[in-house]
Amino acid sequence: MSPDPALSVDIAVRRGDRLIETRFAATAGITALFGPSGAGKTSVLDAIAGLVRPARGRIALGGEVLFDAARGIDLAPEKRHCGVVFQDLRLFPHRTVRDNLLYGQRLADPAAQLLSLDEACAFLGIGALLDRRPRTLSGGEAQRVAIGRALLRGPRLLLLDEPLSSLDAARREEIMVVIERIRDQLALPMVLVSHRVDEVERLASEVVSLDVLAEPA
Ligand SMILES: Nc1ncnc2c1ncn2[C@@H]1O[C@H](COP(=O)(O)OP(=O)(O)OP(=O)(O)O)[C@@H](O)[C@H]1O
Repeated sequence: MSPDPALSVDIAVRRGDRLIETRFAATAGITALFGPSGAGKTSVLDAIAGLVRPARGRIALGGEVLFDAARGIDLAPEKRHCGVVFQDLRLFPHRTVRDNLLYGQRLADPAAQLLSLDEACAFLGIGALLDRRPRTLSGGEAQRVAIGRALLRGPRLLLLDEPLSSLDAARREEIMVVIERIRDQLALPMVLVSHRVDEVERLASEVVSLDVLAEPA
């Protein structure tokens, strides 16, 4: 019998008058959700994370059903073991970098921890930033802190929403290297939202294309 895919998704998500439908299975490595603005990439990511409830379908992670409309299963976000890096990062502005990171760690099941705080700081090169507040960080630094918070959550899957879109070329390269190291050294499956072909070609082993359909379903 073949092993369960890391992630299997077969859902329809209603957003306003749009119905966003997608079906894919992801194994190890990086799966890119690719498509133009408004295609529904963030909506699909939010549905996997449990932040948006699909109108129908099923989502399973490592053999565990996270959502199944027909069977009435809808696990709360904190039970899904997903680390999320939002497009706007959502770091707590009044907390230090250390406290932002510890927030992720406090949510983690100790048995599922991938990294300690010290290991995450070394892995991401953020040890010198621990006493700073998010508003004092550069875009690339803030992105690394947001990734650190998600990794300290001890996730089985990392969801990254356009992690490179607001960065200049040098910072993009830096974060791409971080993402490659998470893929290769931590062997953590990831779903990455992107609308850029060059990012997807470099990082992803599987590409799920989403398009804006002319007619609402
Ligand atoms: N809360 C909401 N209520 C109604 N419609 C929404 C809501 N959120 C998103 N939408 C609509 O759903 C569609 C998909 O949005 P979504 O943000 O998932 O797309 P996207 O592919 O991530 O776009 P972008 O690349 O611009 O972030 C869009 O038409 C958007 O206007």
